[in-house]
Amino acid sequence: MISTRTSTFTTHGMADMKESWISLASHLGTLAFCQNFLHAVLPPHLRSASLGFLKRALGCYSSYCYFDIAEMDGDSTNELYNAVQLYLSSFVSTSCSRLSLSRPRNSGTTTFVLSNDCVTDVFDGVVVRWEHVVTQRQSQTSSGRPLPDRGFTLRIRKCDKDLILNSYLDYIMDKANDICRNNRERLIYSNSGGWWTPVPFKHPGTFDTLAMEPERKRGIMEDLRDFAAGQAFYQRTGRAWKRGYLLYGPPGTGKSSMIAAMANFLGYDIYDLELTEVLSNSELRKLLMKTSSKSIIVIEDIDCSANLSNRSEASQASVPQSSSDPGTPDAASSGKGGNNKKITLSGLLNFTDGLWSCCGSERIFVFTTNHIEKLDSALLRSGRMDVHIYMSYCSYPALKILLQNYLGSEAKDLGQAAARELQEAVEKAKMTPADISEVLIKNRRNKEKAVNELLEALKAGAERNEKHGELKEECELSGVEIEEREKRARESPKEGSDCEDDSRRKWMMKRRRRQNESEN
Ligand SMILES: Nc1ncnc2c1ncn2[C@@H]1O[C@H](COP(=O)(O)OP(=O)(O)OP(=O)(O)O)[C@@H](O)[C@H]1O
Ligand SMILES: [Mg+2]
Repeated sequence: MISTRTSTFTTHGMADMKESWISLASHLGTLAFCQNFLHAVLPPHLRSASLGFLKRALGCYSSYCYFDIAEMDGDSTNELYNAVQLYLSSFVSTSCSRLSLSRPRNSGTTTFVLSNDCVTDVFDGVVVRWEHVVTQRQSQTSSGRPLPDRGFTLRIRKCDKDLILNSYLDYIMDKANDICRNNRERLIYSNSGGWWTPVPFKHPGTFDTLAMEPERKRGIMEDLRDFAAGQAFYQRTGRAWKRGYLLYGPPGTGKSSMIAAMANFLGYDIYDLELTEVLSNSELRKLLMKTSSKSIIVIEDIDCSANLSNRSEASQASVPQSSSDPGTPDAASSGKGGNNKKITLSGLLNFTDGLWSCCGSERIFVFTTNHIEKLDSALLRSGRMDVHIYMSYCSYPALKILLQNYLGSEAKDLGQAAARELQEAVEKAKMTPADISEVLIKNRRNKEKAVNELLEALKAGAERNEKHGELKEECELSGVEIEEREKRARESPKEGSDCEDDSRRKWMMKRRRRQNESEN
């Protein structure tokens, strides 16, 4: 609740300070005189109304206006008061000499709160002044202890009133919400029986600890930052304020770790959508409507989390020919066709980028998969998932981050020769960050041992890959041989009748080769 308060001050600009002070003193004198006079001659019930009138009359001469924001609005707390307190606490610690300290529940940080003091702020080039006022209340609590009345007073120039009331207070509310979200515990929701159940999300993963090439990480962080600050952009371009990421790559390359880093970076909650728990498109839509903005909606292993058939196949299978166009997402999820009885790719696409995706704002969709080649092309077409991120086997720049995470050492600390060896081996080994992390965690108390074992594991991996490559080549060669033999067999039926089928023959050849290798 805001109530305007007229000023008892008169200022005529910096040019004529003296005149201002004289005018101020004269107004103060007039006010004091009138106050005393009214006090003496008026009955108590008329006093406050008359004083208010007097203040308003004097305020006409002032270039400032004042807004009181009390802590309590009747019996309930005033949200604006809390928001201002949070907002000011984000920068008063450096500019004020007297502050109250507090630590909100579920928060790991101490909050600085302005206490009976003033602070200035600048918004859009306009200077405003905040004052925190604490007065002793007359009424007493049940314990007999009087509660203080607390409030903020905002002083602005009258000419800035529109800007401040229209934008500055909204800006403060938004900032306070951001601070609140960052201070409080993050939540991860899982779905079951059509409901979301939240639990605290305590994953400590950040972009700093994520093993990935630093330039790629920077690009992703920039993209996320632009998204979070992009309300005006999305509004102007008529796009729904949401963004889709597809993370793909082998198991253990950091897809889930990336999601945790994203959530911690943006301060968003996570909705971990288990598609196998969703019975129908309409249940999916209801779940979506229950998600809050500033959140990440995750579908892990999209290729195997539900039997999402191709859009047209699904529609043909379950929508009667006479119903509306079965290929359209609306038809698929509207409930007119039988499609509503089960979850379909169509329903999912409608969920991520159809009209229903816009029932909230500022949301990120993340799909992960180990097999991008198995995904329906409808999911991959441009504009659907805005960003495709390949999570690769561990590269040398990524390895340096893992060394820092687990051993606390820079690669250069290991010596030039060891660093070079590691670099060569890791590029050939095709090991995942998860595998490398295991080796490092196991030996984290002994750096030398950790590095030696890692080198061994990487070299073994590189060797395996080399052999695998050779074997593959040989098998391909033998495929050619086999084709030739088959051709000969077709030409001479006797030889052909002795032949095993193609796959068995390939398998036998591989086995023979392995036997030879082990004998050698
Ligand atoms: N890029 C990475 N950076 C840091 N740690 C990683 C990375 N990749 C994997 N790890 C480590 O390996 C473990 C498994 O990684 P994560 O679950 O993120 O892999 P994933 O790609 O999601 O695997 P899956 O495809 O099986 O779901 C993590 O707990 C983490 O410790
Ligand atoms: Mg994962």
